[in-house]
Amino acid sequence: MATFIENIKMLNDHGELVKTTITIEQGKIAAIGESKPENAEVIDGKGNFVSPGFVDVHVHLREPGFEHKETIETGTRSAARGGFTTICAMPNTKPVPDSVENLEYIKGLIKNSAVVRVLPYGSLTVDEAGEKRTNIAELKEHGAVAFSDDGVGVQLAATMYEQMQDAAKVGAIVVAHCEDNSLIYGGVMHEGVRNKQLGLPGIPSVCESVQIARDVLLAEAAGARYHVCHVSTKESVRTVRDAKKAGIRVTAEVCPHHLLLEDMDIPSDDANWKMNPPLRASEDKKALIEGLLDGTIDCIATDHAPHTTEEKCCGMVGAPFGIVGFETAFPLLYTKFVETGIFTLKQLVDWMATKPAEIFELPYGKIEVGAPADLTIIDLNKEKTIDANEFYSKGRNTPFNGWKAKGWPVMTIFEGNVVYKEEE
Ligand SMILES: NC(=O)N[C@@H](CC(=O)O)C(=O)O
Ligand SMILES: [Zn+2]
Repeated sequence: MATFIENIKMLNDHGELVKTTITIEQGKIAAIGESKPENAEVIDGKGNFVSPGFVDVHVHLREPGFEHKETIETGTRSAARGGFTTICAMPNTKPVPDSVENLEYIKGLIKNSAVVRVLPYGSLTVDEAGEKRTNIAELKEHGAVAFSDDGVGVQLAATMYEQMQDAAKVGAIVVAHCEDNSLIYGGVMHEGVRNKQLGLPGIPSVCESVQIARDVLLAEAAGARYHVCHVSTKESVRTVRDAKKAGIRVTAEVCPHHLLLEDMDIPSDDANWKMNPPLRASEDKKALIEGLLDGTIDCIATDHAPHTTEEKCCGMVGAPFGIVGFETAFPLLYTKFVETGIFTLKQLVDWMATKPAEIFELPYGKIEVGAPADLTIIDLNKEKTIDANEFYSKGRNTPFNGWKAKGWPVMTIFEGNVVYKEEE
């Protein structure tokens, strides 16, 4: 049976909101702007905005191995509540998807409990230990969406270079968490002014930028497609910009928290403000926004990284890095940047749906006839206060608790099925 969404607004090519309808048949978009087929089930869009379901290329679902933090079920329900219909799961699980056997095992878990599309990464090295290289060709053949050791930087240039060469041979994308271990200095937040005020050890910006600089040169030498995770510093933005100018095949993502917050916002030694990379200085935040606007940074990814309340209870030293992101990303960015005219709605949707799909060569992130019916209906006027206790994620670790934001997803449709509906 067909589903017919009526009374809905969609962005046209000029970025204007226009009234339309969407007809869904067999999980796919069958028609746009046509009248209701007989017998169709009707969804009343209530005049709201319909976006392509968001695509997040950097998420941590924790299962297998860390189910006390999150499971594939809770993580994907959280993603659906945030409007995400395709998410790429990072490989820092136990076991790590470093072999066909482990990858197949994880694919089985996803099949059993995911409510949105989960595309697993393969790791670059065995156990993400940075030593023995994984078999990229084989893992790609078995469905690894891309390759990363996210959570840690690949320390040895030769390891990265050789994996990039192998990736280039089969058209795989190498995705890097850039962090030089010799430059972390035991830091828990950005090395700048605020860490000194709080008496906490700092991570200098160069810890990230120096590895991006290495990697873009390796990618050039290897002829590889290279994507930088969670860019956080102004030097990183400049390095990516220069690399693009030089014709190197590099893309980059930025996280909502790095666009919204800076180190001086950290109120106290509170681990809900601890993530990797850390919140940087005001100039860095500005450079990230400029980087998005001038196309240096290609897309937005949440880096959804749930941890337990116990792990995050007692100050930054000793707590794990990471904050949750799915359920607050769109409203926070919409409120801060679209309502104020810094971004257009079309830009935000491009960065959260269309561009990530494009750069990861995925056939999603667009509303068009024949595409999977992955749709997010958003009430752009609805204002709500963020309450971490309402999250579908197991994680409560957010610095945004208590923030007011506008533009909440009210329904998420994945392959034609409603996977999230706002509770009345
Ligand atoms: N971003 C984080 O602070 N933490 C991530 C790892 C990562 O994305 O580097 C995690 O897995 O917890
Ligand atoms: Zn990372």
